[in-house]
This record gives sequence, C-alpha cells and structure tokens, in this order.
Amino acid sequence: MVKPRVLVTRRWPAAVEARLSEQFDAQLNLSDKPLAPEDLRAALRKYDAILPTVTDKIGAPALEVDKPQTRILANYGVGYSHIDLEQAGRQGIVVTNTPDVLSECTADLAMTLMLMVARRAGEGERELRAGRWTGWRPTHLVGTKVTGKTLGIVGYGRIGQEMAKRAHHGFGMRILAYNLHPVAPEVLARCDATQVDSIDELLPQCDFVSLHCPGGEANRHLINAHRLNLMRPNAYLINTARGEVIDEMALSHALSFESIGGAALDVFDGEPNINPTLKNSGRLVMLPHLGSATREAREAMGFRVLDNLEDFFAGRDPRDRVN
Ligand SMILES: O=CC(=O)O
Repeated sequence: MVKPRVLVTRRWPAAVEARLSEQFDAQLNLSDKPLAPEDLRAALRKYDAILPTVTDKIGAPALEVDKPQTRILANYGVGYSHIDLEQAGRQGIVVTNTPDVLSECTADLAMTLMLMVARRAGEGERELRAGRWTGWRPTHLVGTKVTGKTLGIVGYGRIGQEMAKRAHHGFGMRILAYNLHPVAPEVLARCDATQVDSIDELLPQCDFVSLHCPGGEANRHLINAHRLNLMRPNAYLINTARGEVIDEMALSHALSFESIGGAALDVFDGEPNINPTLKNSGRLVMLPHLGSATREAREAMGFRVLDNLEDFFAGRDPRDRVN
C-alpha cells in the first residue's frame, strides 16, 4: 500500500520523527526554519497531510489553493487560532489538534510565571547576574505573598482547571472562574471554585488573573484598557494562552502608570517580535512561549498527532478533529 505523503513543518522530538518516518512517506524539516507562505501553498498541492505548528500562519489566503492534495492539517499543539478553520472546511480539509497531553505542563508554567512575578524572581536573577546584588536586607526585592490569595481564571477548560488544581490544593488559593459556557458543578467543586458571569465581575475581586482561553479573533484584546482598569492596583496578570488576548499597548500603559502590580507573559501578539514598550517594564516577566516545553509533553503531542493521522488514513474520524 502506498504510504500517505506527510510534511512536518518544524523539527519534532526524535522518537516521534522516527515513528512518523516508519509509518508515512514523511518529509521532515531538518533546517527547523518556519515555512514561507509560498512553500506552504506549494505543500498544499503536494502532500496528503501537513503537520503544522503555531508558527505556521494558515489563514484563508494560504488555503486558497485550487484542488489541494492535502486532506488533513494535523496541528502539533492545542491552540489552532493560526489556522482558518472555515476556509479549511470549505476546501474539505480536516483539522486536528493535541489537547490533554500538555495541560499539566502548561499549568505548571503558568504557576511558574505567577510565582516569578509575585516574588520578583526575574528582577532578582537579572540583578545577581549583572553583579548588582549587595547582600540580604529586609527591604530588598520585597514581593507579594501568593498563598491564600484569590486567583481568577479566564477560560476554565483543561488547562484552566489544572491551574486551579495547583493553586487551590498547593497554595490554598480561592478560585474564581470565568468561562464562556457553564462549568459543571462537580468540576467547580474539585477546587471549590466559583463561576462568575462576566470578566468584568471577575477582575476587581482577584489578586492574580490567569488567562487560559483560546486566542483568535473572538478573543482579540479580551483584556483591554477598560478591563485592566478593573484590576486591583496590586494585582498580577498571567498569560500562557495567546498573545492577541491582551492589548499589549494598554498593558504597557497599565504597567508604566502602576495601575496593576505586574504581569507575566509566555505569549505575545506577533511573536517572536516583542512590542518594544513591553521591554521597558521591570514588573513584567517574559518567557519565550515555553508553556508545553517539556520532553514529556512535546513527545506526547507528537504521538497524539500520529494517533490523529492513523485514524484519518484508516477512514475513522480523528479523535481531536476541531472542524
Ligand atoms: O501554544 C502551544 C499550543 O497551542 O499547544
């Protein structure tokens, strides 16, 4: 039987690349450079499956290819706001993602950011490495206690719930949840969480706010100047979701005018380019999109893509189909 032709757009963990090459006629990307838009369009005419990541912008123009050969975009990653699902659907292309397997690690990283920004860990490390540390003193880099505070979670899905678990059971935090749809009472009860009806109602009650909603146009600038103003002046904002969810100019202003306590971001609008105004703030922790970056999660994500491909090419509906 002829093996399906599969294009992998970035380097993947070695064990997954090896399995892919056994099972499929796989074209790996040994240079690990993101595909140019014209290469992507050419690939849609050539490969049965393309396995993209968040660095491949597959909007409507990229998908406007006459009679594509590609029948599935099996995304490596849970977020898929970089793919135009409607246009893919119109072209008869199935789209899948990799949920579940990265939820714990992404929540671990959101906790890392929350602790770093509250305890001024980034500032401390920068000071020490620059040789500016003059020794212990009672007033040095005094931060904010995390244990027992109130955490607002925007998007109470798989990752949001993992974040709540860590914060509530590990740090005794009170959990407030905002979610587009009602959350089942038994799910809220696991962390003694209270669901609120709107983000505007959530923000003024929180010491920390962590974003776990999808990106994309629907949630662009969900956190804007008006909502930053609703946050407490000493509250912290954490984003491991997608950069576009925050209006970064409004965040820069809020940080410069100290209308919030600080922020910690793993994702940026237009990443890897960073809005230069963000770099001016000492009270901002920034990481380069590391949410799922553990050996365990990255392998599991790759194997989950393989599961989706196996289902698809065996004529079954892939378990992680999103369109
Ligand atoms: O950001 C990474 C992902 O969506 O999996």
